[in-house]
Amino acid sequence: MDWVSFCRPATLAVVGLAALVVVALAKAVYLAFFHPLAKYPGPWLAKFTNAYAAYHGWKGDIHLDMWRCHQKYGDHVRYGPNRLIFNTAAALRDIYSVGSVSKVIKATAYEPLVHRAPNTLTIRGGKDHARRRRIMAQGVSEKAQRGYEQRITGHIAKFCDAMFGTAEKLGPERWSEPKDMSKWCYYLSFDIMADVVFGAHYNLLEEERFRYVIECIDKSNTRMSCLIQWPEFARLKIDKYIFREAIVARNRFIKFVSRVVGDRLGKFKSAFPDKVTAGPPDVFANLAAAKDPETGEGFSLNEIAAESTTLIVAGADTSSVAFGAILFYLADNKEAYDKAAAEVRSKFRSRDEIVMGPALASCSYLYACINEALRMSPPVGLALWREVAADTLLIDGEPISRGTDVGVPLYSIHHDPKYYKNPFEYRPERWLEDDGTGSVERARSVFNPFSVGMRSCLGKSIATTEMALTAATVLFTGDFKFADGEQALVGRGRPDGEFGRHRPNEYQLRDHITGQKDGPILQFMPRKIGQLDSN
Ligand code: HEM
Repeated sequence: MDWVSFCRPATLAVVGLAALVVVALAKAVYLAFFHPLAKYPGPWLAKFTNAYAAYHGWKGDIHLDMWRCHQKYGDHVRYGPNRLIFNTAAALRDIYSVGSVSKVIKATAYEPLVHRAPNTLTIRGGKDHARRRRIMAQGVSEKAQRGYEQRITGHIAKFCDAMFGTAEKLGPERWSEPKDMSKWCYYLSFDIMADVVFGAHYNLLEEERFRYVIECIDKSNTRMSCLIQWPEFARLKIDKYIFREAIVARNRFIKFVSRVVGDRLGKFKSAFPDKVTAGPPDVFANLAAAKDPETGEGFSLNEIAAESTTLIVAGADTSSVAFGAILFYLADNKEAYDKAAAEVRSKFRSRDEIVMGPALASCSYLYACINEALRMSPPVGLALWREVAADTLLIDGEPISRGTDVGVPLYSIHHDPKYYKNPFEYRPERWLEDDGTGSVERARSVFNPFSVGMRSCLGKSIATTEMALTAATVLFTGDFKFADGEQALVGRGRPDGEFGRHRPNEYQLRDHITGQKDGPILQFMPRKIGQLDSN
């Protein structure tokens, strides 16, 4: 072949392609046999590409797939070219505990979630995260919460009115129309968060107008859950051709939130600096007043706006899944239902008495029901990726090198028989009665629906209060049950479903960063008039 014909474009293309194939093959051989993670078992495709995880992120079964992988391959699984998942209490401590704070940072997987600038949830770690967290903690502290409580109970009362109707309208001993909890629980959690964070009233519980917002969050999260598993793909910016609808939804949501922030900022500016709060206290005002105890400095107005938005996004859909799961498992487990209802009805004489305090705190069976629902169907079920930032980090006895992404999948460890006997059985007693082998302690050691350590949920206390108040108020107001016929099956696993979705007694979630859900579809009936105040 002479030089001229060698340089023809077609020949060049063939040579280029051949070179690419050789490089790709060399890389594949390296990843499969010589990479430091090559010795760990895992799905074949995951050795070579994060597309494997992205597929399950998009499909919404990544929490199940991670569980299936641990069942098949053991406690240490390679779940990407440079990613390992672990399924032990030791790994949970080694990766997430406060002691690991300088040795791990949030992985680059979180990059697609960043809008304009990182916030407390998405920032990788270090001093800036610690500073933000110290200030944020004041906005959502138990003390601050007392200022929000009345508004939380107000929304819960509205929710109960929508579910039970007023006794006069419905009459005792008549079941309401079937109601889809996947929607109603979202309306409730969104109304609570918008009010608590911004003092805003969007009233999804009573009006149609802003209900589109929750659909936007869900649609946008489906795309995000694919991108966070495959950051290399996210950086190519070609997803906009694949996820058009999700991008439109995200833009609509951002527009909505910008309006909310703008309104609150307007109120704030008219009250600032003479008065820090305008109207009843909200997180926004508390963040404006909060100072970092170490440096004495607070947030800028832009930071307050960004962080408040994070709270709505982080708090609304997670809590709505939790409400749905609590109601599903109570409706599905008559013995637990009866015990929880009897406990609540014996502690309070009227709905107005159900507030944060010793009486609610003493409802230990109710709290066990809530924990058990969060264990069975955690709102966040996948591995929360962390990047090893030390030269070597010992995780569950394995030396893992700098730059590796590691995580413990929540759903998987919550269903591991090492820690939970009959893990797919809803049994609130497991949190209260030790079987003589330290079972309660074992169960607690890996229970982490809010994650653990320095990057654990800042809203845990608010969320727990919301869940306890909602469950107690609903059980006090009346009874609920699954709707009849096919509707009773919505949200359940099906015996002919894929492996992991085959258990009818399990509330099914599609894990798109946070869980998305269908149902349960429930009917409600108020307790007899007179019973409300005397039972
Ligand atoms: C049942 C309801 C909730 C569940 C199950 C839940 C779960 C979680 C989990 C697992 C994380 C760790 C995420 C990660 O590592 O990427 C997290 C972080 C976070 N959550 Fe929640 N959450 C809930 C409710 C809330 C609420 C109501 C708020 C706001 C008031 C909130 C605010 C946050 C924030 C700001 C972070 C980031 C903390 C940090 O990185 O330092 N969450 N949550």
